[in-house]
Amino acid sequence: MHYKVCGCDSEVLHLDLWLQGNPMENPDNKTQVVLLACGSFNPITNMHLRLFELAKDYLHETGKYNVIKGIISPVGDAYKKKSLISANHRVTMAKLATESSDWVQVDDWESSQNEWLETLKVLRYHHQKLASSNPANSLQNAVPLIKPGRKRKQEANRYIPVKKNQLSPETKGVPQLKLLCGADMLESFGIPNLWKLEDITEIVANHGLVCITRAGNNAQKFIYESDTLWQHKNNIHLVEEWITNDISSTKIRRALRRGQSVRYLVPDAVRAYIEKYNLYSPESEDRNAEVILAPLQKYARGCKQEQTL
Ligand SMILES: Nc1ncnc2c1ncn2[C@@H]1O[C@H](COP(=O)(O)OP(=O)(O)OP(=O)(O)O)[C@@H](O)[C@H]1O
Ligand SMILES: NC(=O)c1ccc[n+]([C@@H]2O[C@H](COP(=O)(O)O)[C@@H](O)[C@H]2O)c1
Ligand SMILES: [Zn+2]
Repeated sequence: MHYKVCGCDSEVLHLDLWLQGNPMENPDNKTQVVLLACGSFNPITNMHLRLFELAKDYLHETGKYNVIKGIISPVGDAYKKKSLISANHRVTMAKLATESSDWVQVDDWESSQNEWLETLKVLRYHHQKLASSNPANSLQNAVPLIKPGRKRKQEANRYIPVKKNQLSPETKGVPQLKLLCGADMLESFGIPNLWKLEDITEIVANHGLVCITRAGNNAQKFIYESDTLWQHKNNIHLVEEWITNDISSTKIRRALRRGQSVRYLVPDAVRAYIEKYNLYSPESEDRNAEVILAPLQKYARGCKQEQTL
């Protein structure tokens, strides 16, 4: 969306208009959505790319949403997951994989942090970035904003509280940022000491979730059994994958270790990159074998009482 000031002499910006998004670029006044997928991407597979296409089709078919962008955010090395190869390689592979997409991009902010970051913090960061690039909120080069009828000046670059529900009037012009995941990630919410209940609540209450079904998982039942998820079920979009395809990074790494072909399971450029640097081997599979996953380390340390999701 580009910043534009209306042509009237009084240099008054019609804020109401902007808060609804630019009608030139959002003619149906649908809710604009950005999808964020967090994960190891060790390595990125065709199925990771499919998640975005499936989610976009689903949201468009509701008639309410316009998906404008997808972001892949590979986790940093400090996550310490077993077999996790360096973020540099994982990010490069994800970039190669998305070269042919005109709407999905890779962001390396998360992976370039020294410490592991909660997914909520990654969502907050990207939400803040979207808010500050929104014309209604980033006004360095603009005339003062005066809302017609109210005559209240808006501050330049005002801070948009990320904690607030994205649907509140204050953030209405900013696209909604939804977390995109597979059903296994949703079900991981129930693993003790992995997620904080307040983080889960904020994710589903303020951002929203688009979850793709996955063999071996029952997302619907999981939502039913959780009071928190049930309460926010309107903000959780469950997408049924009918053309089932259980590609996983684990299976890709296994095939590679055994010298088997992964052609047509990962993009060709990713396959070539893996071969060039011989990225996956029995040794790489043993990386972090003795190390505890960062969130488990962080939350178990506090010996928190078990929480009910
Ligand atoms: N086949 C699939 N169906 C649905 N979701 C998937 C699929 N593969 C990956 N995802 C989702 O993609 C995101 C990133 O996942 P991740 O990087 O862990 O890939 P993975 O294939 O599950 O890897 P691994 O086998 O190493 O766990 C997660 O939300 C995960 O649920
Ligand atoms: N408490 C949390 O925010 C939390 C806990 C566990 C995993 N995660 C994230 O979920 C993703 C899981 O990826 P994997 O399925 O590859 O392990 C990663 O991006 C990781 O950072 C977040
Ligand atoms: Zn996984």
